[in-house]
Amino acid sequence: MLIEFTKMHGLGNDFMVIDLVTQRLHLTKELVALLGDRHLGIGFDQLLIVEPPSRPDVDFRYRIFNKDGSEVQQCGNGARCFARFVQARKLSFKQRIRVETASGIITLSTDDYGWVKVDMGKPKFEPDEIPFTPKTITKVQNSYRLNVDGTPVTLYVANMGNPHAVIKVDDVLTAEVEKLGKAIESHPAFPERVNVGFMQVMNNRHIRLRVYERGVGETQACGTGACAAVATGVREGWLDEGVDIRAQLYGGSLAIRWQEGYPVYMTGPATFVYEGVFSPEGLMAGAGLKFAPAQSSEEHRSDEGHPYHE
Ligand SMILES: N[C@@H](CCC[C@H](N)C(=O)O)C(=O)O
Repeated sequence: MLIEFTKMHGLGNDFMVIDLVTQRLHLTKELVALLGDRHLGIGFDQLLIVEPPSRPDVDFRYRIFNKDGSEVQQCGNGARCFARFVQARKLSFKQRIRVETASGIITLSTDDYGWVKVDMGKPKFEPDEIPFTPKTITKVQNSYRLNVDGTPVTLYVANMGNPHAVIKVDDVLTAEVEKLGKAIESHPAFPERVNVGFMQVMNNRHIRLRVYERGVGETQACGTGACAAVATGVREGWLDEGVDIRAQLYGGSLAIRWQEGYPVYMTGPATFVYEGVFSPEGLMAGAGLKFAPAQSSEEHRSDEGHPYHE
């Protein structure tokens, strides 16, 4: 059985997109992680799945998996690619589509130039909405002091459908994204793990942002991370309210707009890379061969002399 897929990206945050409206595929965590492997599979930051809706008032169900195989609630760059994908595959002829995600309904609108505007819903900031459950909460106004491997780190928390921690830094280029991002992503204070954004405020309408994503590591761009950072910046008074803020990521810029009490709006591009097919059985069999212990010396005679032959 061959499954068709499309490779896409949103500002370098890359995706494999699979239409499960017209195709059938049994997804397991192992298969997703194998597909996400850049050596053994196709390679992506997230796998996006298009499914028929489970309710009459939406057009599709949008499911998201991180490259480690974990299913997550939201992906902003993926949402823009999702909109362009369903139009290109002629699964929808609407310019405005409503999709259900694990964290609620979002609305996607495309324009004639390939840009997509997404109503990402309202941000949430309460610790139990993240979830953020430190043993002791040290709160200074809206920020929290968290002990990370013995070092106190000041961070903000926001839920954009998925959990985010936001750290304000003087310079994104020198921020300890790998070290701190990794430690905070799996910190016990975040029971569902967390995406960690490092935000530099350039002026009241421009931020730079790097994000260490849950289940992936640092990516070239994170849409929900940009929304969480801008919402935090507006709430703190560092950024202007109700106007487009330029969120500059490694892979390019998004326009993010937020006003207290309203949803966050994200506008940006979505890019097609290529189309292909894969065989789930073939992939799984290949992975099995790689890790299976040798059964008999007869079967594995051709391995003799190979540097890794035991
Ligand atoms: N790249 C995404 C976010 C994908 C999910 C995230 N890693 C999570 O685990 O919540 C985006 O553009 O928002």
